[in-house]
Amino acid sequence: MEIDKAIGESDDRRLKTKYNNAIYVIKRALALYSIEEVAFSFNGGKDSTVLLHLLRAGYFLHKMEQKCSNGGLTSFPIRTIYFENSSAFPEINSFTYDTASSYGLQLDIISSDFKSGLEKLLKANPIRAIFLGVRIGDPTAVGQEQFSPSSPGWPPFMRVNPILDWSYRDVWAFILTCKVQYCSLYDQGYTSIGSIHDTVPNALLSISDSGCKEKFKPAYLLSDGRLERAGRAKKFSPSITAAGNGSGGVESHKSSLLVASAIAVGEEILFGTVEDQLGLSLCRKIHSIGWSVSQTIVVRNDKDSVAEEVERRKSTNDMVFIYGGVGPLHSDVTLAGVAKAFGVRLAPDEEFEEYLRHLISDHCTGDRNEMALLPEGITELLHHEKLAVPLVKCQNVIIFTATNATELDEEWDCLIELTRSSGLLSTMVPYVSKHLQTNLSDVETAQPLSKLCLEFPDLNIGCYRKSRKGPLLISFEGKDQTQIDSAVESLCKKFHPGTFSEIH
Ligand SMILES: Cc1cc2nc3c(=O)[nH]c(=O)nc-3n(C[C@H](O)[C@H](O)[C@H](O)COP(=O)(O)O)c2cc1C
Ligand SMILES: Nc1ncnc2c1ncn2[C@@H]1O[C@H](COP(=O)(O)OP(=O)(O)OP(=O)(O)O)[C@@H](O)[C@H]1O
Ligand SMILES: [Mg+2]
Repeated sequence: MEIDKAIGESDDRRLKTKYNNAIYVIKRALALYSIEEVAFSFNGGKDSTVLLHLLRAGYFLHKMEQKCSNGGLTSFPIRTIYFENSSAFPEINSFTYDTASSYGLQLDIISSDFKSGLEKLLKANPIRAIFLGVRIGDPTAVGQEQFSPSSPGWPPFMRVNPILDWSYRDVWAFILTCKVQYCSLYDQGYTSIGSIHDTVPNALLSISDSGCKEKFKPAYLLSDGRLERAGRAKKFSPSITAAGNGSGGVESHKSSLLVASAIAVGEEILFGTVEDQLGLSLCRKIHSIGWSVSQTIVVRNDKDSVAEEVERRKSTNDMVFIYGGVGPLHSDVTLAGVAKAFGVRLAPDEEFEEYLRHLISDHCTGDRNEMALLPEGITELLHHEKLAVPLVKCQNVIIFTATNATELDEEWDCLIELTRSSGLLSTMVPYVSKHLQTNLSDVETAQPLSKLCLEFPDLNIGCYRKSRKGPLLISFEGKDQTQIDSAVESLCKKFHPGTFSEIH
């Protein structure tokens, strides 16, 4: 079998391991289910192309072990299903049909949606397990294992994901090593293919050409596999709403006011041993891009406390920033807390591991670098050349590793730079403010100020004192200078001239 031979002859040890693991999963599935009880979900994409060849190899090896092979694979009897869709790329359709005929696949073309198509299929056939080319990092992989029962509400079958732990790089290493054919779109800069309505070539592969038509490098040249979905423009838009919690964003979008909260993880702050300078600095930074800060929270170095806060904040804020508790120490529970908040586990991330290896060489604990464990399926690494380690983003939660305000400055600047083009942290209309002071008492100002708040509901009108005996400070904050000026004027008119003075 050429595939098994090509991998055997390759000196890519990592690919060999991935291959062997995938073949093991396929062989176990073929031992558990009869050939009539399994199906292969094939759609001509790169992942399912890899899976096709793995299945052929796995089926062949399974037969060999049963000692009933004649030495060559003449047929591939696993039922293959393709959900045809009018918005699929014609190149995908033709590649699927051509591949099916080249490899003698028994192709079932299903024209309805996934769920009802599967319902019908399972009614008419004894299928109990379906092979899928789902990989960690795919939005649909969250919470899945190599063997995962279908979700509640779906017809009952086992989802078998032999390449779940394969990276983008592994997929291309396999395709190129085994020299198998793949859909032509991947040579035109497409790195992940959805429908014609939501997929464009990946801009990271664009070749700037002063001439006319934009050109793209082939998919296998994308160096950062995490960005394979950068071309899934609409559906996987990196806008804040998509980055959010999946519940369609928060109310604040309507008034184009974006809201963030900051969570500090650190018992030392709660003990009063250390002052939380990062919180102050972060609030200023968030404010400086026109966002509003809804809460700053300090929690103990305890996984459940972190998870509880993250879970609460991620659904009511556009973005949650978290700092402290990141590293290899027993108290470094932030990533575990974030993973728990999203209901996923921590899993080794080879790319992150690579960065850490550069940083700490081989001084990791145990046989795996535990610092390289990241929330599975929801993590995106944000690289910047100025940062030794990329920033970690889990949907709408960003984790800073900074331990002081200077480090935070650097991470923040990189984050803003990195997200400028995606609109992830889009700069909103900036806040403007005016500050007044007065020697009036709180009692004298209370009622007029309450009325003023009703008159100007879009403004934040805040009062505070630096000392009980000192002046009362009143701040007017908002996004419209004329409103602020009117509010100040309206307040001043209620008292004798000279009662308030502006502080700059
Ligand atoms: C064979 C097959 C089985 C699926 N099983 C499930 C399932 O059990 N639960 C689920 O939520 N989605 C299931 N899906 C849907 C996928 O998770 C996902 O929504 C689908 O691949 C759409 O991806 P797209 O939006 O990128 O096209 C299944 C899809 C296929 C093709
Ligand atoms: N229309 C479809 N028909 C059959 N199977 C499908 C279809 N869409 C998705 N699948 C299954 O879901 C898997 C994951 O889909 P996904 O789009 O992530 O991968 P892919 O299409 O193989 O590669 P790419 O990420 O490059 O688009 C596929 O490998 C395939 O098993
Ligand atoms: Mg696809």
